[in-house]
Amino acid sequence: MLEIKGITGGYGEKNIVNDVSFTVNKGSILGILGPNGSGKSTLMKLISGVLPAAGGEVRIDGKPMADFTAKELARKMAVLPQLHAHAFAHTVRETVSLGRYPHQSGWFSSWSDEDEEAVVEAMGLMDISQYEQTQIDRMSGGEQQRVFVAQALAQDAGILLLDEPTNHLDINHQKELLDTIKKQAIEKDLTIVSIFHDINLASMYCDQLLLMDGGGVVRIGEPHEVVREQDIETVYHTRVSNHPHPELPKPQITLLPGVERESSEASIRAKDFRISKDMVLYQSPIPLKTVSSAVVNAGSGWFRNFMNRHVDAFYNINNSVQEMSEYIEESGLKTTDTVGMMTAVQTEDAIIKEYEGPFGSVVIAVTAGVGNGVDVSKAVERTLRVGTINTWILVNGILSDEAFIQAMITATEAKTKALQQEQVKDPLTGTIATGTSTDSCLVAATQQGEELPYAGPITELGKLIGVGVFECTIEALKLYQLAKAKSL
Ligand SMILES: Nc1ncnc2c1ncn2[C@@H]1O[C@H](COP(=O)(O)OP(=O)(O)OP(=O)(O)O)[C@@H](O)[C@H]1O
Repeated sequence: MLEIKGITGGYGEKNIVNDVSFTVNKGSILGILGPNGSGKSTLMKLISGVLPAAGGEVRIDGKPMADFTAKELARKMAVLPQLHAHAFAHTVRETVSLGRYPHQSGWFSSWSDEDEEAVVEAMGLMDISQYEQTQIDRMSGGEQQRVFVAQALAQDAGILLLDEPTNHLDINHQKELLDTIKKQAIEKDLTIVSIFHDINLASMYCDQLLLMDGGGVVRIGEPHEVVREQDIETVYHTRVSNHPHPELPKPQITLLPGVERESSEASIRAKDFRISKDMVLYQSPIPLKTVSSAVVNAGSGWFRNFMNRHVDAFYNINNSVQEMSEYIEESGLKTTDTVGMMTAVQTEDAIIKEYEGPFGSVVIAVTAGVGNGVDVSKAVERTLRVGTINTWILVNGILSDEAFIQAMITATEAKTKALQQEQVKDPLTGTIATGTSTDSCLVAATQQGEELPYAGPITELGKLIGVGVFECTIEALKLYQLAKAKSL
């Protein structure tokens, strides 16, 4: 365990680091973040004892650092410094072997099996065994970095101090190195303190983060307590947006550029939708921010093409994503830029209408097939039967995250009301259907024009979605009933 209590110090008379305290337990990683010159490396030097502290103390396993001899300390603590120019004349194996110096009684005279094993293991962990006889000045920056991390690992110390361990590494080697370090922390109960410039990597791999500015602590805690938009913006003087990691409960940030090419003004218009017997297609001149439950590119993203494709009622839904992706490409569109849905309804019966509001306008597009209407409150009783109402809401305006979600809720309520109005029944239960079993909804916005923070029925946007989806669904249902009657 490493305890830092009120550590203060710097170079000469000038204190760079002021009153920093934290504790890192065995098996865990603390990441130090902060802008250039905030004192991260100086803090590391104070912790390792390279710089004498002007105040405060460092305790290792409960004992003051001052009570350790230099060699005892080297067995307890391994340091990966920022610069390694001193070791450039050695081979990889020699450089890694230097990590064993604290375990020697005389220089290389007492090289033991344990030393050999530690060096071989460290080279293996850093994937550099094949270069063991290579002079390290002939290696790339990233390869050299892995050699020095191997040297620190070979030292077999309980505490690892790392100054930007991922410096020079490509993304795969960043991940490999941090995976290895994390694994070592867990399996060997290591205590690790590491400086990071990459906030997202630090958030993913560290148990605790320490955010520094001007030599002091701005915030310390778990990643969700430290990686906060406002603190990061204030400390780094840059605009960022915070978002969840797709797989882990570790917040991530995205930089927001200060300069952007002015994007051309664009407006979504109902007249620009193309309807054929094969599909409803809308191609936007600009990418639209989109949230949907489509077949291809469901979830959120930015897309230019929106396809609602007609398939026959017996379409095999098992490989639908791949088949639909191929169809999109065959249609001359890029899958990466297209949201794709399907319907067994005649796409020529799609209802597409434009609704004007005080903020701008909304285009609603609906295809409704209710041969297999479902009363959702009784869905538990049924087996799978496919039916589809596809509802698109395309907004000329800037939607917040809340507005995207509220727009979906408002649209769903309006759809359900339309089914009630038209007395559409669930054929299995005989009760009023609330939708079908595979309905899809899509909300997309230009993210230009007026800011629309909400889209519930109390808002101007919500009112248009409510009336628009209700009207379009009713018209689509009427056309569906007509088509059905004709085919009988
Ligand atoms: N050897 C030194 N002598 C005097 N001042 C120094 C020395 N090293 C660093 N400083 C000063 O201490 C301050 C903090 O530097 P430090 O290297 O600790 O920052 P850092 O947060 O690690 O920065 P970076 O992200 O750029 O690596 C800086 O203003 C720097 O000029």
